Amino acid sequence: MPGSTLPPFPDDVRTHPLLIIDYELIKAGDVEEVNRLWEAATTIGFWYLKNHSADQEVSDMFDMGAETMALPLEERMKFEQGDNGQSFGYKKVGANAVDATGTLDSADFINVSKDDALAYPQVVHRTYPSTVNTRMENTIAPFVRKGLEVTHAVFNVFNDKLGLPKGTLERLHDMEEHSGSETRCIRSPPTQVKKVVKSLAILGAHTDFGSLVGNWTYGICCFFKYYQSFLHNRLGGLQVLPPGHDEWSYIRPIPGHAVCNIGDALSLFSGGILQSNIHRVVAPPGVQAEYERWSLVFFTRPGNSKVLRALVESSHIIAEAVKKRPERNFETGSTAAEWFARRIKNQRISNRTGPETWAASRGTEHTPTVV
Ligand SMILES: O=C(O)CCC(=O)C(=O)O
Ligand SMILES: [Fe+2]
Repeated sequence: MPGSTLPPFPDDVRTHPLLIIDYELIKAGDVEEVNRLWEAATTIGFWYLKNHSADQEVSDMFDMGAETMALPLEERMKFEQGDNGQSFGYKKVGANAVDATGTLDSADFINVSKDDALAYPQVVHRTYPSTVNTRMENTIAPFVRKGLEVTHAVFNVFNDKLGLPKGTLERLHDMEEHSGSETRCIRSPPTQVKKVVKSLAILGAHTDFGSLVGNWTYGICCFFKYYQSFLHNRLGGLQVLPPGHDEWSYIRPIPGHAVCNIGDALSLFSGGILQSNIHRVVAPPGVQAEYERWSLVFFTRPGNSKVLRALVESSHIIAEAVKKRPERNFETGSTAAEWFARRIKNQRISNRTGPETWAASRGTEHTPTVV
């Protein structure tokens, strides 16, 4: 369908509104905007981010993703994540369970480690397909730097609001220490193809593992297989189960806006003040489902050795919050690396023994009444 545009996001599906945060105002320390970011972070833990000036980096990353997915499956499989709890690399369609019964996922993605991208050509964690290598320095590293820049501006706000000594969150995400931070480009097939794998969910209900997540979603016309046809329309599919709700709502994609959300690590460090909300990815709504969906994510995760626990000794605000939530365990006894590996490993279908494997893959999710 050359020259055609994607159908708009429909008006007749349930959506959940999010605050739109202006990155330029956050960097400038605008008090009102900082307060709005804090409101978003402590209520649902999701917000739109505008004025992030990452359009070029985002567009290049989608090209990298499309070039990688255009490689023969056999080539991509040489770089598969494997079953040992490693996230970096390629994940094939159907490698993960999306629920306790073992339903298979229907997306594939390529994850590139922040450490590998910044150290290239030195290999820190693993090697990648040729399409990743050729774009490591001119596409992936700039996107990683942008993701880290946004993260650190947001961390400054959280650090102050949480009453933590200056630089505390920064140190937990020390650039010198290796971490699970990574970029991810996800491709989900149109609905007709998806039926083959009998799955409604593209990515099952989950919270994110790390600290902060930035997400950009594009749609691509399903009649084009390759990257030259990226259309700058967006497809829905991301859904949240807002606190206190028992039905899922779509997040309406807004052109030029990223969606940011808080992961388990920040929720734990902050004694639950920062919200790591449950979300999932399903088929785009209405006729949008007929199109291939592409999304791009940057995950910031703490340094591998950092223990995931509430920072009660460093902030009386966090100490008070923990006292008020006796039902929640903020002492995981787990390092960021262990937490991350456990979640990845127990999602892998080849490691599944029964519903207990799914249970072992869970993070800080509240139990969804609708899955
Ligand atoms: O594709 C999306 O919109 C979200 C992806 C996501 O939640 C994830 O990869 O953790
Ligand atoms: Fe996620």
